[in-house]
Amino acid sequence: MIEVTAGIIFKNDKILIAKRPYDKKFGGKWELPGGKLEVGESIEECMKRELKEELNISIRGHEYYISSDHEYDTFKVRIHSFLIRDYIGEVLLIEHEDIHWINPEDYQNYDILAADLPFIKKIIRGEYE
Ligand SMILES: Nc1nc2c([nH]c(=O)n2[C@H]2C[C@H](O)[C@@H](COP(=O)(O)OP(=O)(O)OP(=O)(O)O)O2)c(=O)[nH]1
Repeated sequence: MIEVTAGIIFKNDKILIAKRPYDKKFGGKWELPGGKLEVGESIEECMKRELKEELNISIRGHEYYISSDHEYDTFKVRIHSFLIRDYIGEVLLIEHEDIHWINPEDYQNYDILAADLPFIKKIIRGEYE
């Protein structure tokens, strides 16, 4: 099981999704920005580190949301998600191919990683503060 953190970053009613680098696993698919937990790191530290590394933003207002497990063909992931409403800095494309701010209801227009669908569906159901 690999442990991963992901940020659900809100701008008004839209959320940010990012297109994975073509040369990495699941290249070209869309995800919530984040990445793998490192040894000795809390999930909160991991989320903040990854979002700084990938998007150059410093997270200020965030809360833990839910964790969800998913089994891909060759490995399992546990993704810990955070709701993010406030950050410092402009979002930059550092590692991803592209980013989009989407209305969560429009998720089916994107090839989103299967493990992320529970988060997006829960947001659509309005199950968040
Ligand atoms: N970052 C991120 N990874 C996700 C999400 N959903 C999901 O299944 N994953 C999977 C894809 C990857 O196998 C793993 C995260 O690894 P990563 O690609 O961010 O980290 P990494 O740079 O170390 O990647 P690599 O070693 O696998 O190439 O979790 C998500 O929303 N965000």
